[in-house]
This record gives sequence, C-alpha cells and structure tokens, in this order.
Amino acid sequence: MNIKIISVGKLKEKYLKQGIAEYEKRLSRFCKIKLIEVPDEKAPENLSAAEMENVKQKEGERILSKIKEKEYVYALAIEGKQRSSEEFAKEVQNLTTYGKSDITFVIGGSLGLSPAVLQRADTKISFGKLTLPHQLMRLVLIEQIYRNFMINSGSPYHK
Ligand SMILES: C[S@@+](CC[C@H](N)C(=O)[O-])C[C@H]1O[C@@H](n2cnc3c(N)ncnc32)[C@H](O)[C@@H]1O
Repeated sequence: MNIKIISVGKLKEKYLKQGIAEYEKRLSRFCKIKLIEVPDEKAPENLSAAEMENVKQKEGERILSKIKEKEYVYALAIEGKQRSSEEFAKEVQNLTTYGKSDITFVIGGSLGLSPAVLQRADTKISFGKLTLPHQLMRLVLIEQIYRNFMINSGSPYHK
C-alpha cells in the first residue's frame, strides 16, 4: 500500500517533527509512506472573504498538482464524516481489498481546504468538531494511520 499525506506549509516545531518521524519509522514495515508539503500563502488577519478564498484556491492548486488520478483521496475536514478508529481501519483495509492501493490524505492550511480539493476528494473525514492546528493534525493523522495497521493486525497497541 502507498500512503501519501499532503499538507500545507513547512513543519516548524521540533516536537511535531520528532513525533511524525517516529510514526513514519513504525509504518515503514506496513506501507510506503510519503509526506508532501506544499508552500502556503501568506494569510494575515485582515484578509477579506475574497482574499481568503484566493489563498485557499492557490494552496488547493498546489495540493491537486500532487494527486494522481488513481489515488483514493481522504480530505481532512471538520465537517466530514466521523469514524471510530475501528471503522477507519476496516474502511482502509476494504479499499486495498478492492484494488485501491494508493491512498492519499490531504490536510488544509490555516484557512482550510479549497472547494476544488474537497470536490476531488473521494471522502471527507472528520476527527471531531474541534479545530486542530494543521501542523498538529499531521501527527494525529499519522498516529491514526499506524493505529489502523495495528487494529488490522490484531495488535494489543489498540485497546
Ligand atoms: C486550522 S484547520 C482550518 C480551519 C478552517 N476554519 C476549516 O474549517 O477548515 C487546518 C486543517 O486541519 C484539518 N483539521 C483541523 N481540525 C480537524 C478536525 N477536527 N477534523 C478533520 N480535519 C481537521 C483540516 O484539513 C483543516 O483544513
């Protein structure tokens, strides 16, 4: 299975980098994992609604340029569908059973994902109603992907 995580902006915090590197290492025996960062647009406080849409659109174009047609895309979105970890693990397992072995996760920038990216996505997944910082979201997501493999292999990691 090939897993790709596309996110916006450069990861700055050392503690997040270390956490993500740890899960990347753990995942390497289950799948090929690729983390892609696309440049973010400056988004100062005083942007108009149109300017905010413009930021999302530009970041969205960069995200879309990294997605191939064969990829099954999960857009991370607060308003998406919530799953339990078990449901999420089963869903990903089913995708591979039905021949979808390229799975891509997309995390938006500070203003979220553009309508074009949401439209391209095959599904939207929510990690709850709380807004998580987009950089922290990467760590939360990669841990859940690792958890998927642990659940599917019957490991006691998942209790
Ligand atoms: C700071 S949030 C963007 C907030 C923006 N107001 C929105 O509604 O998308 C940055 C990104 O992190 C991801 N994200 C944050 N919280 C999330 C949650 N609870 N569930 C799923 N994705 C989340 C989404 O991809 C979002 O685009």
